Amino acid sequence: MSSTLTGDQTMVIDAVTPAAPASPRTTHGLEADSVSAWFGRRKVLDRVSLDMPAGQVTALIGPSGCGKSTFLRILNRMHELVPGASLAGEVRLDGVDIYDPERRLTDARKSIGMVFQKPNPFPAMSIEDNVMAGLKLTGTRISRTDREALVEESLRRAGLWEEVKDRLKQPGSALSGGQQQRLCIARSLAVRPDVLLMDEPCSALDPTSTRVVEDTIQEIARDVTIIIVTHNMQQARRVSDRCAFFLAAHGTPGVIVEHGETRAMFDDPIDSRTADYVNGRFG
Ligand SMILES: Nc1ncnc2c1ncn2[C@@H]1O[C@H](COP(=O)(O)OP(=O)(O)OP(=O)(O)O)[C@@H](O)[C@H]1O
Repeated sequence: MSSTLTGDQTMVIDAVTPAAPASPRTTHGLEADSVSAWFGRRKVLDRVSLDMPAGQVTALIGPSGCGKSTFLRILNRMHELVPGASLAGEVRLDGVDIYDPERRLTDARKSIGMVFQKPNPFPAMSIEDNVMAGLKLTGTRISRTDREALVEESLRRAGLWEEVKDRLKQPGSALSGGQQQRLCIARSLAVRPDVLLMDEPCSALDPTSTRVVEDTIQEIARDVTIIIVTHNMQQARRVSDRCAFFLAAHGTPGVIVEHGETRAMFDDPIDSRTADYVNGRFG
């Protein structure tokens, strides 16, 4: 990484090139290989393998408690932050194991962003500062001009720019729930991740905001790999290219029963349990 001094004497570290247009770019897929997870002695996932192809939306579906969120947190090394939690297996980003001891935790976090169930902008921070907050945490400093360009680019990609461009200095809390969630998406995108993990990103939103966020997901999926946990089967059908159906039978760890293209999973599933779940017969 190199650094330069710009005209206004701001230290610029070339980790991002914010002035570049938000055009589709090469992105990376994720592969989970035989991933198991434990909380203490309790095993909650058993040898889960899944390809999550670049530039596609993969939906993780299944009843409550089958390990979807645990699996998602393993994909960006958040699971290891839970006291007593452990895991086995490999997660590869563009073929490289994100758990390789040679790799820094912060590299995985920069490449693999996360959006949570409840929109969590910093309420007292301005809209533009919220967009920049994730990048700031990575220790990246950029010039004022580049900052303005990156704020605009990220808000545009999150589908929020037109709604907030005249009030960037207002606090994040001044936005509606759906706008706050898109602000959180913009905050993640400002770090230029390869992958965006979304844990039920619309479950706290009304139907109209949900559809707007779904449109945003489909837009950004052109150049970011997306993994989304959802309980909403209509949503899985609308936004995802591929689905993985998780299930944990009584007292046993979660496994993937079936995965594949979304249309096939819904219209012609192989396993009768998948058919029952996607048709709302249980869960
Ligand atoms: N921090 C934790 N400590 C101990 N057990 C946990 C912890 N988090 C989750 N679990 C357990 O791990 C299992 C998998 O939970 P997880 O949240 O991954 O399931 P899920 O499919 O995402 O559920 P939901 O759809 O309800 O969010 C559950 O039995 C849950 O109780």
